[in-house]
Amino acid sequence: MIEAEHLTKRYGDKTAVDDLSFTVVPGRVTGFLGPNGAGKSTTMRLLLGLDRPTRGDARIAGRHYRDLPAPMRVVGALLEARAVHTGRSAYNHLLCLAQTQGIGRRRVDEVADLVGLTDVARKRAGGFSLGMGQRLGIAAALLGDPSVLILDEPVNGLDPEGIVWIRTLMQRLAAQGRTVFVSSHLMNEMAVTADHLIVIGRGRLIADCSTEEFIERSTEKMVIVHSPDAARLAGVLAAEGAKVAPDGDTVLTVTRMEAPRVGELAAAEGAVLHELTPRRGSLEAAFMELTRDSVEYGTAAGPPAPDAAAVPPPAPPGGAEAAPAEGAAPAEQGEKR
Ligand SMILES: Nc1ncnc2c1ncn2[C@@H]1O[C@H](COP(=O)(O)OP(=O)(O)OP(=O)(O)O)[C@@H](O)[C@H]1O
Repeated sequence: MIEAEHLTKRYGDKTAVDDLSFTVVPGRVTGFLGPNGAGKSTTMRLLLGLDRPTRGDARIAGRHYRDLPAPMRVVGALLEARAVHTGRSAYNHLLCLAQTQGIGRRRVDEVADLVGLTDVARKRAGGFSLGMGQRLGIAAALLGDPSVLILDEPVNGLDPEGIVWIRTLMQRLAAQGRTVFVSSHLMNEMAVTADHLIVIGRGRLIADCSTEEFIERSTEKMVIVHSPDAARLAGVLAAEGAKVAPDGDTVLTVTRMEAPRVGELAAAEGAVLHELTPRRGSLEAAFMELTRDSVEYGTAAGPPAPDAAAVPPPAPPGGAEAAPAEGAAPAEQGEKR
C-alpha cells in the first residue's frame, strides 16, 4: 500500500504539492494524472524519499522509504530521468543494482528476458533508444520482485508494441496482488490500463475514484443511431426528452436517453435502425473538463477540444434539440531537475 497524508512540498514560493492525501491499494492499476506541472513527479519523489516533504507524510508498505530494510524488494520505481551509467552494458547496469541488494544473477537474467532485452543486454546502455531505455528502467524496477511499483510515464518512448506490452505487464503485476501506481499523459492508454485514478491539479487532489466513475462524472453518455428514417426519429426522440443532434441525413447523436429506450421508440415509430451504439465519453474529455481550472501551462487558446466522442455536435436544423457531447532503487535515480 502507498499512503500520502497531507503531503505538501514547497520550493520557495512555489507549492508543488499541496496537502495531498490518498491511498493506493494493491490488486489494481492506479493511474496518476494531472496537467503539466501538477506535482505528479514531485509526489512520486516524495514517496520514494528523494525529497523531503515540507509537511505531511509519505509511506510505502507502512514505512517511510528510508526505513525500508531492503527497498528494492518492497518498491520498484521508474522515474522520468534516466540514470544509467552510459558506458556500462544493460546487463552490468542491472547486475550492479542487483548486487547492492543481494539479488542474484538469475534474477538479472529473468528481468532482462521479461522486458525483452536479452538480445541487447551486453550492449552499452548509453546507445539505447528511448524505448529500450524505458525497458531497462522497468527491468531495474522489477529486479527485487517488489510488491509496489511506482512508474512515472513508463509509456514514454515506447512503440505501439511496447505500449501494449507495458499495459499487459502492469495489469498482470496488479492481478498478482501488487500495488501499481503509474503516471501518464496518454489518456487513451490510461483509460484502458487503469482501474482507478488519482487526479491532481496545482498540487491538490481533484479526484480519487474508479476510471469509470471519473468519466461518468463529467461526460455525457451518448447513443449513436444510424437510420434511413433519421429525421422522423429525431422528432420522436426529442419529444420524449432526448437531446438529438443529426449528422447528415441518416446519423443521430442522442444524449439524455439510454439505447434501449431509443430502440423501443424507434420500433413504436416503425423507424428502421441500421445501428444503435451506446458510447461513453472519453477519459480525455473528462480530464479536460475536470482539470480545466488547474492547467498551469495552457495556451492562450486554451486546451484543444476533447475528442469527437464528447464534443457537442452543431445545432440541428428543424425541431430536434441540439445535443451537448528505474527501478532502480530510487536512490539510483538522477534528479529530474
Ligand atoms: N526542484 C524544484 N525546484 C523548484 N520548483 C520545482 C522543483 N521541482 C518541481 N518544481 C515545480 O513544482 C511544480 C510541480 O512539478 P512536477 O514536475 O512535480 O509536475 P508534474 O505533474 O510531474 O509535471 P509534468 O507532467 O510536466 O511532468 C512545477 O511547477 C515545477 O516547476
